[in-house]
Amino acid sequence: MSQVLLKAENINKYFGATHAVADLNLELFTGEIHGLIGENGSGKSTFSSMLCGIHTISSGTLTLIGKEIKPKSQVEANKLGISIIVQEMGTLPGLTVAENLFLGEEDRFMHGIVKDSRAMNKEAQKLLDSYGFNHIKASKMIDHYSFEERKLVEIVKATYFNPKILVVDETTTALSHDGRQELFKVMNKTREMGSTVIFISHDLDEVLEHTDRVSVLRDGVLVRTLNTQEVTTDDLKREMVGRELKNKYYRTDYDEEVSNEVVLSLNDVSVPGEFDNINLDLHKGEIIGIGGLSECGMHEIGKAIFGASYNRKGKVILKNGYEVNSIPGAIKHSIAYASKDRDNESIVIADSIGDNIILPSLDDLSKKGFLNLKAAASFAQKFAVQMSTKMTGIKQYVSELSGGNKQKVVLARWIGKDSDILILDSPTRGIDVRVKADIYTLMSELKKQGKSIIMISEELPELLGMSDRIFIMKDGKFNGEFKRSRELGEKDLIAKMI
Ligand SMILES: Nc1ncnc2c1ncn2[C@@H]1O[C@H](COP(=O)(O)OP(=O)(O)OP(=O)(O)O)[C@@H](O)[C@H]1O
Repeated sequence: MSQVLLKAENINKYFGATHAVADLNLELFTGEIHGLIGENGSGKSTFSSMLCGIHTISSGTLTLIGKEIKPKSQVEANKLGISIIVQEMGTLPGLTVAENLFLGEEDRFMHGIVKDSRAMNKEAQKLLDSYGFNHIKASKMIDHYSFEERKLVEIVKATYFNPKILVVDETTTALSHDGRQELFKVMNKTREMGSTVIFISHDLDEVLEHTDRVSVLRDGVLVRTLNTQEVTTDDLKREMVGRELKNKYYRTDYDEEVSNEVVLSLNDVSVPGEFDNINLDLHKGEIIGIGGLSECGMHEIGKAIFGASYNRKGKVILKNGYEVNSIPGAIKHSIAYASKDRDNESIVIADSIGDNIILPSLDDLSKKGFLNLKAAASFAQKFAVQMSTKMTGIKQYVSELSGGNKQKVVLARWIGKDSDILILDSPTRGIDVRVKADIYTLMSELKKQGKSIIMISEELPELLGMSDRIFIMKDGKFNGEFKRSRELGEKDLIAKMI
Protein backbone atom coordinates (compact mmCIF):
# COMPACT_ATOMS: atom_id res chain seq x y z
CA MET A 1 0.00 0.00 0.00
CA SER A 2 1.53 3.33 -1.09
CA GLN A 3 1.93 6.07 1.47
CA VAL A 4 2.25 9.80 1.03
CA LEU A 5 5.93 10.62 0.87
CA LEU A 6 5.69 14.30 0.06
CA LYS A 7 2.80 16.68 0.48
CA ALA A 8 2.85 20.09 -1.21
CA GLU A 9 0.17 22.48 0.09
CA ASN A 10 -0.74 25.84 -1.44
CA ILE A 11 2.71 26.33 -2.90
CA ASN A 12 3.33 29.69 -4.59
CA LYS A 13 6.36 31.12 -6.28
CA TYR A 14 6.72 34.65 -7.57
CA PHE A 15 9.60 36.00 -9.62
CA GLY A 16 8.79 39.72 -9.46
CA ALA A 17 5.46 40.03 -11.27
CA THR A 18 5.65 36.48 -12.67
CA HIS A 19 3.48 34.06 -10.71
CA ALA A 20 5.41 30.95 -11.76
CA VAL A 21 3.66 28.47 -9.46
CA ALA A 22 0.17 29.21 -8.14
CA ASP A 23 -1.47 27.53 -5.17
CA LEU A 24 -0.14 24.13 -6.03
CA ASN A 25 -1.36 21.11 -4.07
CA LEU A 26 0.09 17.68 -4.74
CA GLU A 27 0.72 14.41 -2.93
CA LEU A 28 3.53 12.12 -4.06
CA PHE A 29 3.38 8.47 -3.06
CA THR A 30 6.14 6.08 -2.09
CA GLY A 31 7.26 3.82 -4.95
CA GLU A 32 5.88 5.87 -7.83
CA ILE A 33 7.25 7.56 -10.90
CA HIS A 34 5.24 10.74 -11.17
CA GLY A 35 5.24 12.57 -14.49
CA LEU A 36 5.15 16.36 -14.47
CA ILE A 37 4.15 17.84 -17.78
CA GLY A 38 3.11 21.21 -19.17
CA GLU A 39 3.99 23.68 -21.87
CA ASN A 40 7.26 25.63 -21.76
CA GLY A 41 7.16 28.06 -18.86
CA SER A 42 4.26 26.33 -17.09
CA GLY A 43 6.23 26.03 -13.82
CA LYS A 44 7.59 22.45 -13.83
CA SER A 45 11.22 23.35 -13.15
CA THR A 46 10.25 26.07 -10.69
CA PHE A 47 8.21 23.64 -8.61
CA SER A 48 10.87 20.95 -8.61
CA SER A 49 13.59 23.53 -7.94
CA MET A 50 11.77 24.52 -4.75
CA LEU A 51 11.79 20.90 -3.62
CA CYS A 52 15.51 20.72 -4.28
CA GLY A 53 16.54 23.93 -2.56
CA ILE A 54 17.43 25.78 -5.78
CA HIS A 55 14.60 28.29 -5.24
CA THR A 56 12.85 29.14 -2.00
CA ILE A 57 9.07 28.97 -1.69
CA SER A 58 7.18 32.30 -1.68
CA SER A 59 4.41 30.70 0.39
CA GLY A 60 2.97 27.28 1.20
CA THR A 61 4.15 24.13 2.97
CA LEU A 62 6.20 21.12 1.92
CA THR A 63 5.95 18.07 4.16
CA LEU A 64 8.29 15.10 3.72
CA ILE A 65 7.22 11.98 5.64
CA GLY A 66 5.17 14.01 8.09
CA LYS A 67 7.85 16.70 8.70
CA GLU A 68 7.82 20.20 7.24
CA ILE A 69 10.90 20.94 5.13
CA LYS A 70 12.36 24.23 3.85
CA PRO A 71 15.50 23.32 1.90
CA LYS A 72 17.62 26.41 1.23
CA SER A 73 20.30 24.82 -0.92
CA GLN A 74 20.85 21.71 -3.00
CA VAL A 75 23.24 20.36 -0.38
CA GLU A 76 20.55 20.81 2.28
CA ALA A 77 17.97 19.11 0.05
CA ASN A 78 20.38 16.22 -0.56
CA LYS A 79 20.72 15.77 3.18
CA LEU A 80 16.92 15.53 3.40
CA GLY A 81 17.05 12.86 0.69
CA ILE A 82 15.95 14.98 -2.30
CA SER A 83 18.05 15.27 -5.44
CA ILE A 84 17.71 16.56 -8.98
CA ILE A 85 19.19 16.00 -12.39
CA VAL A 86 18.79 19.48 -13.85
CA GLN A 87 17.79 20.36 -17.41
CA GLU A 88 21.05 22.06 -18.35
CA MET A 89 24.55 21.42 -17.12
CA GLY A 90 24.54 20.32 -13.49
CA THR A 91 28.26 19.73 -13.12
CA LEU A 92 30.91 22.34 -12.39
CA PRO A 93 33.79 22.94 -14.81
CA GLY A 94 37.32 23.09 -13.43
CA LEU A 95 36.71 20.16 -11.07
CA THR A 96 37.37 16.47 -11.56
CA VAL A 97 34.57 13.95 -12.04
CA ALA A 98 35.12 12.74 -8.45
CA GLU A 99 35.04 16.29 -7.05
CA ASN A 100 31.77 16.87 -8.87
CA LEU A 101 30.30 13.64 -7.53
CA PHE A 102 31.19 14.46 -3.94
CA LEU A 103 30.52 18.20 -3.99
CA GLY A 104 29.36 19.16 -0.50
CA GLU A 105 30.59 15.77 0.80
CA GLU A 106 34.30 16.60 0.86
CA ASP A 107 34.45 16.23 4.66
CA ARG A 108 34.29 12.48 4.19
CA PHE A 109 37.70 12.55 2.54
CA MET A 110 39.47 15.14 4.70
CA HIS A 111 42.32 14.23 7.04
CA GLY A 112 42.64 17.46 8.98
CA ILE A 113 43.16 20.07 6.29
CA VAL A 114 44.41 17.59 3.69
CA LYS A 115 42.04 16.06 1.19
CA ASP A 116 42.64 12.41 0.40
CA SER A 117 42.09 12.69 -3.37
CA ARG A 118 43.15 9.11 -3.94
CA ALA A 119 40.44 7.75 -1.66
CA MET A 120 37.90 10.11 -3.23
CA ASN A 121 38.84 9.03 -6.76
CA LYS A 122 38.74 5.38 -5.77
CA GLU A 123 35.29 5.63 -4.29
CA ALA A 124 34.00 7.71 -7.20
CA GLN A 125 35.35 5.17 -9.70
CA LYS A 126 33.69 2.36 -7.79
CA LEU A 127 30.38 4.17 -8.05
CA LEU A 128 30.79 4.93 -11.77
CA ASP A 129 31.69 1.30 -12.45
CA SER A 130 28.66 0.05 -10.51
CA TYR A 131 26.43 2.03 -12.87
CA GLY A 132 28.27 0.57 -15.87
CA PHE A 133 29.87 3.93 -16.70
CA ASN A 134 33.41 2.50 -16.63
CA HIS A 135 34.47 4.68 -19.56
CA ILE A 136 34.24 7.77 -17.36
CA LYS A 137 37.34 8.23 -15.24
CA ALA A 138 36.87 9.70 -11.77
CA SER A 139 40.24 11.44 -11.65
CA LYS A 140 39.82 13.27 -14.98
CA MET A 141 38.59 16.85 -15.24
CA ILE A 142 34.87 16.99 -15.98
CA ASP A 143 35.59 19.44 -18.82
CA HIS A 144 37.16 16.55 -20.70
CA TYR A 145 33.74 14.93 -21.12
CA SER A 146 30.85 15.56 -23.49
CA PHE A 147 27.46 16.95 -22.54
CA GLU A 148 25.99 13.45 -22.43
CA GLU A 149 28.81 11.96 -20.36
CA ARG A 150 28.48 14.81 -17.88
CA LYS A 151 24.77 13.97 -17.64
CA LEU A 152 25.73 10.37 -16.78
CA VAL A 153 27.94 11.73 -13.99
CA GLU A 154 24.94 13.74 -12.79
CA ILE A 155 22.79 10.60 -12.75
CA VAL A 156 25.32 8.96 -10.42
CA LYS A 157 25.63 12.09 -8.30
CA ALA A 158 21.86 12.38 -7.88
CA THR A 159 21.20 8.75 -7.03
CA TYR A 160 24.18 7.03 -5.41
CA PHE A 161 22.92 7.93 -1.92
CA ASN A 162 19.47 6.38 -2.60
CA PRO A 163 17.39 9.57 -2.37
CA LYS A 164 13.78 9.53 -1.19
CA ILE A 165 12.81 11.88 -4.00
CA LEU A 166 14.63 12.07 -7.34
CA VAL A 167 13.71 14.80 -9.81
CA VAL A 168 14.62 14.08 -13.43
CA ASP A 169 14.15 17.41 -15.24
CA GLU A 170 14.04 17.03 -19.04
CA THR A 171 17.11 14.82 -18.99
CA THR A 172 16.26 12.26 -21.63
CA THR A 173 16.69 14.72 -24.49
CA ALA A 174 20.28 15.25 -23.37
CA LEU A 175 20.91 11.53 -23.75
CA SER A 176 21.04 9.26 -26.75
CA HIS A 177 19.21 5.95 -27.05
CA ASP A 178 21.62 3.97 -24.84
CA GLY A 179 21.99 6.72 -22.22
CA ARG A 180 18.21 6.87 -21.88
CA GLN A 181 17.98 3.16 -21.16
CA GLU A 182 20.52 3.66 -18.35
CA LEU A 183 18.45 6.50 -16.93
CA PHE A 184 15.23 4.46 -17.03
CA LYS A 185 17.00 1.61 -15.21
CA VAL A 186 18.04 4.02 -12.46
CA MET A 187 14.51 5.48 -12.25
CA ASN A 188 12.96 2.02 -11.94
CA LYS A 189 15.45 1.03 -9.27
CA THR A 190 14.60 4.18 -7.33
CA ARG A 191 10.89 3.32 -7.51
CA GLU A 192 11.52 -0.29 -6.45
CA MET A 193 13.27 0.98 -3.34
CA GLY A 194 10.06 2.77 -2.33
CA SER A 195 11.29 6.23 -3.30
CA THR A 196 9.57 8.67 -5.65
CA VAL A 197 10.75 9.90 -9.02
CA ILE A 198 9.40 13.14 -10.47
CA PHE A 199 9.86 12.77 -14.19
CA ILE A 200 9.65 15.96 -16.28
CA SER A 201 9.55 15.42 -20.04
CA HIS A 202 8.01 16.82 -23.20
CA ASP A 203 8.09 13.38 -24.79
CA LEU A 204 4.58 12.24 -23.96
CA ASP A 205 5.09 8.68 -25.22
CA GLU A 206 8.00 8.38 -22.85
CA VAL A 207 5.87 9.80 -20.02
CA LEU A 208 3.15 7.24 -20.70
CA GLU A 209 5.63 4.41 -20.84
CA HIS A 210 7.53 5.19 -17.67
CA THR A 211 5.21 6.84 -15.14
CA ASP A 212 2.47 5.67 -12.77
CA ARG A 213 0.66 9.00 -12.49
CA VAL A 214 0.96 12.30 -14.32
CA SER A 215 0.31 15.84 -13.11
CA VAL A 216 -0.34 18.56 -15.65
CA LEU A 217 0.64 22.18 -15.10
CA ARG A 218 -0.80 25.09 -17.03
CA ASP A 219 0.47 28.63 -16.32
CA GLY A 220 1.74 27.61 -12.91
CA VAL A 221 -1.55 25.93 -11.93
CA LEU A 222 -1.80 22.17 -11.42
CA VAL A 223 -4.84 21.35 -13.57
CA ARG A 224 -5.09 17.56 -13.23
CA THR A 225 -3.39 14.49 -11.81
CA LEU A 226 -4.15 11.38 -13.87
CA ASN A 227 -3.46 7.67 -13.68
CA THR A 228 -1.10 7.00 -16.57
CA GLN A 229 -2.77 3.72 -17.51
CA GLU A 230 -6.07 5.48 -18.15
CA VAL A 231 -4.85 8.15 -20.58
CA THR A 232 -3.46 8.61 -24.10
CA THR A 233 -0.98 11.16 -25.42
CA ASP A 234 -3.88 13.07 -26.98
CA ASP A 235 -5.52 13.34 -23.53
CA LEU A 236 -2.27 14.69 -22.12
CA LYS A 237 -1.88 17.22 -24.94
CA ARG A 238 -5.42 18.44 -24.42
CA GLU A 239 -4.84 18.87 -20.67
CA MET A 240 -1.60 20.75 -21.27
CA VAL A 241 -2.85 23.15 -23.90
CA GLY A 242 -6.49 23.39 -22.81
CA ARG A 243 -7.85 22.47 -26.24
CA GLU A 244 -7.54 19.85 -28.96
CA LEU A 245 -4.22 20.08 -30.85
CA LYS A 246 -4.81 19.56 -34.53
CA ASN A 247 -1.48 20.61 -36.07
CA LYS A 248 0.23 17.99 -38.11
CA TYR A 249 3.53 17.03 -36.66
CA TYR A 250 6.04 15.83 -39.21
CA ARG A 251 6.28 16.21 -42.99
CA THR A 252 3.74 14.17 -44.90
CA ASP A 253 5.37 14.34 -48.36
CA TYR A 254 7.44 11.35 -49.42
CA ASP A 255 8.08 11.37 -53.11
CA GLU A 256 9.36 14.89 -53.76
CA GLU A 257 12.68 15.07 -55.59
CA VAL A 258 15.42 17.11 -53.96
CA SER A 259 17.36 19.56 -56.19
CA ASN A 260 20.72 18.48 -57.61
CA GLU A 261 22.29 21.79 -56.67
CA VAL A 262 24.95 21.23 -54.01
CA VAL A 263 25.14 24.15 -51.54
CA LEU A 264 27.70 22.74 -49.11
CA SER A 265 30.24 19.93 -49.31
CA LEU A 266 32.28 18.18 -46.68
CA ASN A 267 35.45 16.79 -48.25
CA ASP A 268 37.31 14.30 -46.08
CA VAL A 269 36.49 16.23 -42.94
CA SER A 270 37.93 14.84 -39.71
CA VAL A 271 38.27 16.00 -36.15
CA PRO A 272 40.83 13.71 -34.50
CA GLY A 273 39.32 11.62 -31.74
CA GLU A 274 35.77 12.58 -32.79
CA PHE A 275 35.13 11.52 -36.40
CA ASP A 276 37.09 10.56 -39.52
CA ASN A 277 36.94 11.37 -43.20
CA ILE A 278 33.36 12.45 -43.56
CA ASN A 279 32.17 13.25 -47.09
CA LEU A 280 28.76 14.76 -47.62
CA ASP A 281 26.90 16.94 -50.12
CA LEU A 282 24.00 19.04 -48.86
CA HIS A 283 21.57 20.13 -51.59
CA LYS A 284 19.41 23.20 -51.97
CA GLY A 285 16.13 22.66 -50.12
CA GLU A 286 17.32 19.43 -48.54
CA ILE A 287 16.94 18.34 -44.92
CA ILE A 288 19.68 15.93 -43.91
CA GLY A 289 19.30 14.14 -40.59
CA ILE A 290 22.31 12.79 -38.70
CA GLY A 291 21.78 10.33 -35.85
CA GLY A 292 23.69 7.82 -33.76
CA LEU A 293 24.47 6.62 -30.27
CA SER A 294 26.37 8.64 -27.71
CA GLU A 295 29.95 9.45 -28.62
CA CYS A 296 29.47 8.50 -32.27
CA GLY A 297 30.82 11.93 -33.23
CA MET A 298 27.64 13.44 -34.64
CA HIS A 299 27.54 16.50 -32.40
CA GLU A 300 31.08 17.44 -33.39
CA ILE A 301 30.12 17.46 -37.08
CA GLY A 302 27.83 20.45 -36.55
CA LYS A 303 30.61 22.38 -34.89
CA ALA A 304 33.10 21.41 -37.58
CA ILE A 305 30.87 22.73 -40.39
CA PHE A 306 30.34 26.00 -38.50
CA GLY A 307 34.11 26.50 -38.23
CA ALA A 308 33.98 25.96 -34.47
CA SER A 309 36.27 22.91 -34.16
CA TYR A 310 39.84 23.56 -33.13
CA ASN A 311 41.71 21.00 -35.14
CA ARG A 312 39.48 20.13 -38.03
CA LYS A 313 41.05 18.57 -41.08
CA GLY A 314 39.60 18.41 -44.60
CA LYS A 315 37.43 21.01 -46.30
CA VAL A 316 33.98 22.50 -45.82
CA ILE A 317 33.16 24.24 -49.10
CA LEU A 318 30.18 26.33 -50.16
CA LYS A 319 28.81 26.32 -53.71
CA ASN A 320 30.63 29.60 -54.52
CA GLY A 321 33.93 27.95 -53.58
CA TYR A 322 34.24 29.67 -50.19
CA GLU A 323 35.97 27.48 -47.62
CA VAL A 324 34.47 27.72 -44.15
CA ASN A 325 37.19 27.84 -41.52
CA SER A 326 35.88 30.14 -38.82
CA ILE A 327 32.65 31.10 -37.07
CA PRO A 328 32.59 34.71 -38.40
CA GLY A 329 33.22 33.31 -41.89
CA ALA A 330 30.37 30.85 -41.50
CA ILE A 331 27.91 33.50 -40.28
CA LYS A 332 28.95 35.91 -43.03
CA HIS A 333 28.24 33.21 -45.58
CA SER A 334 24.77 32.54 -44.29
CA ILE A 335 25.37 29.49 -42.12
CA ALA A 336 23.48 29.18 -38.81
CA TYR A 337 24.32 26.82 -35.97
CA ALA A 338 22.38 25.86 -32.83
CA SER A 339 24.40 23.72 -30.41
CA LYS A 340 23.05 20.95 -28.21
CA ASP A 341 24.85 22.55 -25.25
CA ARG A 342 22.52 25.52 -25.32
CA ASP A 343 23.57 27.47 -22.22
CA ASN A 344 27.29 27.26 -22.91
CA GLU A 345 27.50 27.38 -26.68
CA SER A 346 24.34 28.87 -28.15
CA ILE A 347 23.18 31.79 -26.04
CA VAL A 348 24.58 34.53 -23.90
CA ILE A 349 22.82 33.68 -20.64
CA ALA A 350 23.67 36.96 -18.90
CA ASP A 351 22.12 39.11 -21.60
CA SER A 352 18.65 40.04 -22.77
CA ILE A 353 16.42 38.15 -25.17
CA GLY A 354 16.63 41.07 -27.59
CA ASP A 355 20.43 41.23 -27.60
CA ASN A 356 20.62 37.48 -28.12
CA ILE A 357 18.30 37.58 -31.11
CA ILE A 358 20.03 40.46 -32.89
CA LEU A 359 23.57 39.18 -32.26
CA PRO A 360 24.33 37.60 -35.67
CA SER A 361 22.33 40.32 -37.48
CA LEU A 362 24.17 43.34 -36.05
CA ASP A 363 25.65 44.29 -39.43
CA ASP A 364 22.27 44.14 -41.14
CA LEU A 365 20.72 46.31 -38.42
CA SER A 366 23.48 48.94 -38.46
CA LYS A 367 24.18 51.95 -40.64
CA LYS A 368 27.70 53.38 -40.88
CA GLY A 369 28.72 51.32 -37.86
CA PHE A 370 25.82 52.50 -35.67
CA LEU A 371 23.12 50.12 -34.55
CA ASN A 372 19.61 51.31 -35.40
CA LEU A 373 18.11 50.71 -31.95
CA LYS A 374 14.49 51.01 -33.05
CA ALA A 375 14.95 48.59 -35.92
CA ALA A 376 16.87 46.20 -33.66
CA ALA A 377 14.10 46.20 -31.04
CA SER A 378 11.33 45.56 -33.55
CA PHE A 379 13.45 42.86 -35.22
CA ALA A 380 13.97 41.07 -31.89
CA GLN A 381 10.31 41.50 -30.93
CA LYS A 382 9.13 40.08 -34.27
CA PHE A 383 11.16 36.89 -34.08
CA ALA A 384 10.68 36.30 -30.35
CA VAL A 385 6.92 36.47 -30.94
CA GLN A 386 7.14 34.30 -34.06
CA MET A 387 8.69 31.59 -31.88
CA SER A 388 5.97 32.09 -29.18
CA THR A 389 8.60 32.90 -26.55
CA LYS A 390 7.02 33.17 -23.11
CA MET A 391 8.66 36.34 -21.75
CA THR A 392 7.87 39.58 -19.96
CA GLY A 393 9.48 41.44 -22.88
CA ILE A 394 12.61 41.38 -25.05
CA LYS A 395 14.55 43.19 -22.33
CA GLN A 396 14.12 40.21 -20.00
CA TYR A 397 17.32 38.32 -19.31
CA VAL A 398 17.65 34.91 -20.93
CA SER A 399 18.74 33.46 -17.57
CA GLU A 400 15.17 34.06 -16.35
CA LEU A 401 13.56 32.00 -19.08
CA SER A 402 12.39 28.41 -18.84
CA GLY A 403 14.54 25.86 -20.71
CA GLY A 404 12.24 25.55 -23.70
CA ASN A 405 11.94 29.30 -24.03
CA LYS A 406 15.72 29.65 -24.14
CA GLN A 407 15.72 27.23 -27.06
CA LYS A 408 13.10 29.37 -28.80
CA VAL A 409 15.43 32.40 -28.48
CA VAL A 410 18.24 30.41 -30.14
CA LEU A 411 16.00 29.51 -33.06
CA ALA A 412 14.52 33.03 -33.28
CA ARG A 413 18.03 34.39 -33.77
CA TRP A 414 18.72 32.23 -36.80
CA ILE A 415 15.25 32.55 -38.31
CA GLY A 416 15.75 36.31 -38.04
CA LYS A 417 19.15 36.10 -39.70
CA ASP A 418 17.48 34.38 -42.66
CA SER A 419 20.41 31.99 -43.10
CA ASP A 420 20.54 29.75 -46.17
CA ILE A 421 22.12 26.79 -44.38
CA LEU A 422 21.00 25.82 -40.90
CA ILE A 423 22.85 23.32 -38.76
CA LEU A 424 20.51 22.44 -35.94
CA ASP A 425 21.81 20.18 -33.20
CA SER A 426 18.88 18.80 -31.19
CA PRO A 427 16.57 21.65 -32.32
CA THR A 428 13.52 20.60 -30.34
CA ARG A 429 15.32 19.69 -27.12
CA GLY A 430 13.12 20.80 -24.23
CA ILE A 431 10.45 22.24 -26.53
CA ASP A 432 6.78 21.57 -25.76
CA VAL A 433 4.42 19.70 -28.10
CA ARG A 434 2.74 22.79 -29.46
CA VAL A 435 5.93 24.65 -30.37
CA LYS A 436 7.54 21.43 -31.57
CA ALA A 437 4.82 21.20 -34.22
CA ASP A 438 5.50 24.86 -35.10
CA ILE A 439 9.23 24.17 -35.48
CA TYR A 440 8.60 21.24 -37.82
CA THR A 441 6.24 23.39 -39.88
CA LEU A 442 8.89 26.11 -39.96
CA MET A 443 11.53 23.62 -41.13
CA SER A 444 9.21 22.50 -43.94
CA GLU A 445 8.65 26.12 -44.94
CA LEU A 446 12.37 26.86 -44.92
CA LYS A 447 12.87 23.81 -47.14
CA LYS A 448 10.23 25.10 -49.55
CA GLN A 449 12.05 28.45 -49.67
CA GLY A 450 15.18 26.58 -50.79
CA LYS A 451 17.01 26.72 -47.46
CA SER A 452 19.03 23.66 -46.53
CA ILE A 453 19.14 22.06 -43.10
CA ILE A 454 21.40 19.60 -41.35
CA MET A 455 19.55 18.33 -38.30
CA ILE A 456 21.58 16.38 -35.75
CA SER A 457 19.22 14.56 -33.44
CA GLU A 458 18.86 11.85 -30.85
CA GLU A 459 15.13 11.68 -31.65
CA LEU A 460 14.51 8.88 -34.11
CA PRO A 461 10.89 9.86 -34.91
CA GLU A 462 12.12 13.37 -35.67
CA LEU A 463 14.86 12.08 -37.98
CA LEU A 464 12.40 9.80 -39.78
CA GLY A 465 9.66 12.41 -39.91
CA MET A 466 11.65 15.37 -41.20
CA SER A 467 14.69 14.23 -43.20
CA ASP A 468 15.14 13.74 -46.94
CA ARG A 469 18.19 11.64 -46.17
CA ILE A 470 19.39 10.19 -42.88
CA PHE A 471 22.99 9.35 -42.05
CA ILE A 472 23.64 7.13 -39.05
CA MET A 473 27.03 7.44 -37.42
CA LYS A 474 28.95 4.81 -35.54
CA ASP A 475 32.43 5.22 -34.06
CA GLY A 476 33.11 8.44 -35.90
CA LYS A 477 32.05 7.21 -39.34
CA PHE A 478 28.89 7.15 -41.43
CA ASN A 479 27.58 3.62 -41.03
CA GLY A 480 24.33 3.88 -42.94
CA GLU A 481 22.51 6.18 -45.34
CA PHE A 482 18.75 6.13 -45.82
CA LYS A 483 16.52 7.94 -48.27
CA ARG A 484 13.20 9.30 -47.06
CA SER A 485 10.56 6.61 -47.26
CA ARG A 486 7.32 5.52 -45.62
CA GLU A 487 8.75 2.04 -45.08
CA LEU A 488 11.76 3.24 -43.07
CA GLY A 489 11.42 2.62 -39.31
CA GLU A 490 13.30 3.20 -36.07
CA LYS A 491 14.60 -0.38 -36.13
CA ASP A 492 16.41 0.28 -39.44
CA LEU A 493 18.23 3.22 -37.91
CA ILE A 494 19.05 1.47 -34.64
CA ALA A 495 20.50 -1.50 -36.54
CA LYS A 496 23.14 0.83 -38.00
CA MET A 497 23.90 2.47 -34.66
CA ILE A 498 24.90 -0.63 -32.71
N1 LIG B 1 15.00 33.04 -12.12
C1 LIG B 1 13.87 33.47 -12.69
N2 LIG B 1 13.56 34.78 -12.73
C2 LIG B 1 12.42 35.22 -13.29
N3 LIG B 1 11.49 34.42 -13.86
C3 LIG B 1 11.75 33.09 -13.85
C4 LIG B 1 12.94 32.55 -13.27
N4 LIG B 1 12.91 31.19 -13.42
C5 LIG B 1 11.76 30.90 -14.07
N5 LIG B 1 11.05 32.04 -14.32
C6 LIG B 1 9.76 32.14 -14.98
O1 LIG B 1 8.84 31.25 -14.34
C7 LIG B 1 7.97 30.65 -15.30
C8 LIG B 1 8.02 29.14 -15.16
O2 LIG B 1 9.29 28.68 -15.61
P1 LIG B 1 9.76 27.16 -15.47
O3 LIG B 1 11.22 27.12 -15.80
O4 LIG B 1 9.33 26.63 -14.18
O5 LIG B 1 8.92 26.47 -16.64
P2 LIG B 1 8.94 24.95 -17.15
O6 LIG B 1 7.55 24.44 -17.07
O7 LIG B 1 9.98 24.18 -16.43
O8 LIG B 1 9.31 25.17 -18.68
P3 LIG B 1 10.24 24.32 -19.72
O9 LIG B 1 9.40 23.21 -20.23
O10 LIG B 1 10.51 25.31 -20.81
O11 LIG B 1 11.47 23.91 -19.00
C9 LIG B 1 8.41 31.18 -16.67
O12 LIG B 1 7.59 32.26 -17.02
C10 LIG B 1 9.84 31.66 -16.42
O13 LIG B 1 10.21 32.71 -17.31
